[in-house]
Amino acid sequence: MVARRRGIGGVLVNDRTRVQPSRRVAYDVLSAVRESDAYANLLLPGRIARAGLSPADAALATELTYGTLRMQGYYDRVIARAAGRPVDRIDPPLLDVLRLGAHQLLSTRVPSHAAVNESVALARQVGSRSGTGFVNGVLREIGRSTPEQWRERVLADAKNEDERFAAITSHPAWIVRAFHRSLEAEGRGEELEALLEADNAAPRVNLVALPGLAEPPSGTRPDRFSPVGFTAGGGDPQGLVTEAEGRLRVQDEGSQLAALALTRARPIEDGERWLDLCAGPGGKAALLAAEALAGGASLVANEVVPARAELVRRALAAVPLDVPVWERDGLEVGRGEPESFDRILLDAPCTGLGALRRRPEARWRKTPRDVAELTTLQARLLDSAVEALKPGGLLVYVTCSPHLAETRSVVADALDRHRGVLRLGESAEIVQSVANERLDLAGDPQLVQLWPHRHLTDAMFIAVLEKVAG
Ligand SMILES: C[S@@+](CC[C@H](N)C(=O)[O-])C[C@H]1O[C@@H](n2cnc3c(N)ncnc32)[C@H](O)[C@@H]1O
Repeated sequence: MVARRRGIGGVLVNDRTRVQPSRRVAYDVLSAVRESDAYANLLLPGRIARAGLSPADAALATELTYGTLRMQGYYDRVIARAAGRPVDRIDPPLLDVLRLGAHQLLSTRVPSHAAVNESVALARQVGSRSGTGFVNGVLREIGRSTPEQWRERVLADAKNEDERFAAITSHPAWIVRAFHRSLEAEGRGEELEALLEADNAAPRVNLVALPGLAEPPSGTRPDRFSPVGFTAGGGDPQGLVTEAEGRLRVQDEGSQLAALALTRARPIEDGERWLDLCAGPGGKAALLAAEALAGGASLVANEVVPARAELVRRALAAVPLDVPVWERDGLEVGRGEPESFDRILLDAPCTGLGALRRRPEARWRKTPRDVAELTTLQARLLDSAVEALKPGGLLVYVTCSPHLAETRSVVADALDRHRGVLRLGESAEIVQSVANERLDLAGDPQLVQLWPHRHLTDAMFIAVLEKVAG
């Protein structure tokens, strides 16, 4: 018998249509990501607050959303087999319900009957009546086999090693190939599986204490590598950030090392002029500003997108240094300000493939075409930065992507174009000298590639370049 309860306004509602609020929140985010290219990390906190979820339910909604988005490629393979049809022939809202259900059945301890019943109720809310039978049938079929049996079946469909990794760790095959090439370039191809698995683990929240302006609060844990970084331990990171009015900020340890590679590569001479060419939203600019203030240098931050330039201004408000924020096209800055800066950070727009841990949906959005477009922009921004750099000045080129086309190739081509003008510094030695502890870096010592599985950072690429003195 179907239970009935009093709903809004005392109307009797059928309990079979009730969906636990954390599942509904997760579904709503999945559907917004699919329909309107929303970002889960931006959308989820607001949805959780609006639904008034308890901390436990909020944690469940977060796990369901992120877990489903990360493993979507794998779940789609399972769903296609269980449904006997390709996923692109399944009504998209029902496919989201199935993905959420598959996640609960295959990767959580939610009892099977609860996963199926909740999914059927959700299908009733969001899909057609006939859809509920379909969802029920597919999820029951998935529940009939163990997660290990599904893994075996999915693996059996893969044609080669990279495809096996792509299927099991739920990455697009082109990204797996790109990561594999990048690791092989360091002689570490065997680390591929560890890297892909690291992408599927929730990243820790890392913070920075802007040097000279704040110290990590007591009870927090210093970072292993960044001298200015820490984790909150058991505390609430967001609370710390709010209380410190921006002098403590959330920032990946790799980003901190990249910024410090510029500011600490050599002693600062009084009156140096620095430029952050692509500064939005301003995380590295805030750290550069604190370092400039301490060392007697000045800083200009540039960001072409006005809304992001505004975020840079907000980030910089924590530092008592007057930092002009330009809204210029970085491609024009070289011509407009030739030989004007002693140090330049080019944290270039990139695919972000190095931060897939944080942006669970990003792996399904990026395409090889993005790489081609971005590398052209990266090369042109690098040329502009070289022009804006004083002879003898330092330029640090950074990407949050380990794709060789965005990293080594961009740098190698720039060295070719600026032969006799630009040279590569000892990037690894510089980053090691900045770090608290020796990093396990591999490959060319003039280039640095950080990795989530090896360093617990985003996969940041850092190249320190120098413009030959006149
Ligand atoms: C990787 S993000 C920089 C992140 C930043 N350094 C931080 O730590 O917060 C790259 C930025 O470059 C900006 N950008 C893209 N094209 C640009 C251009 N032609 N000139 C200046 N900025 C650009 C993007 O809007 C984006 O904010």
